[in-house]
Amino acid sequence: MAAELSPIDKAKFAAAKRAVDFVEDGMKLGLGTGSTAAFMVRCLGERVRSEGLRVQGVPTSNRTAELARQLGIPVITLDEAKWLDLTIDGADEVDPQLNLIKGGGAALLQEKIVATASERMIVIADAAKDVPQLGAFPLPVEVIPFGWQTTQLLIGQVLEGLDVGGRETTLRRAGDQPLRTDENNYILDLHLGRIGNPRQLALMLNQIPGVVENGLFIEICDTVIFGHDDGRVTLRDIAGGASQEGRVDLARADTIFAGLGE
Ligand SMILES: O=C[C@H](O)[C@H](O)[C@H](O)COP(=O)(O)O
Repeated sequence: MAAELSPIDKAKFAAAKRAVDFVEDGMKLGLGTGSTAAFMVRCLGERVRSEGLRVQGVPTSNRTAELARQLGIPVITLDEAKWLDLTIDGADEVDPQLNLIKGGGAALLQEKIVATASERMIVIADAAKDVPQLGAFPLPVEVIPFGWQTTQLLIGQVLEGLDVGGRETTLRRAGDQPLRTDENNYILDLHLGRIGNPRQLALMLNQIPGVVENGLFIEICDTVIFGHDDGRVTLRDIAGGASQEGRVDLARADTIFAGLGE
């Protein structure tokens, strides 16, 4: 018997379930990383099993690749796919222009490459991630381990001249060691509080030698689906003006999790 989902997981499930409705037979898909994206991969796996949906997925992390394989979703590399129809991924914050902070799960590098190679990016998130301005969530920056402390100083210098709320940067750790990304790099988290000009910051960070990529996704997301814990979903599209409302049957969550034997 499946355990009841927590309110936040119901919100994540609702967004994920709605997003998977956009998947069509034959699509090449970017599969995001994180707890919300994991719900999406499970919902996709259910469609593959129950409808015989034929898709190929490019995972954005080792853990998403493992989950997709377990669920019977065919996995290919981005080099094999080259271009994707749709990427569905989570985010840590979404602003009114659908700019994002990503990388809370340290997967921002592959996520940005995959999303950029996609015709469309749909972001799925619980409604608490809908923010008027980016920056309360610490901005992840992936850096090369060689000389990382010098890179950190250079990031500090760049931040001096910018419109941000704070300037502290910290090395992300896993226990007593620096956390390693799937590419074996480090993550510096920038505690900015408020980012006045996300585009300028994203460009300037990527000018610094040692910075591989930053977690600001500017004009990459096309559609965002916010989920609520009562099953309501709100869709916001970069092209369309007004948001659309809908509802997801939360009872389906039990079917999916029972089907997985969880
Ligand atoms: O590196 C991780 C990703 O950018 C995630 O998509 C992001 O951190 C959101 O994760 P979650 O859905 O677990 O909140």
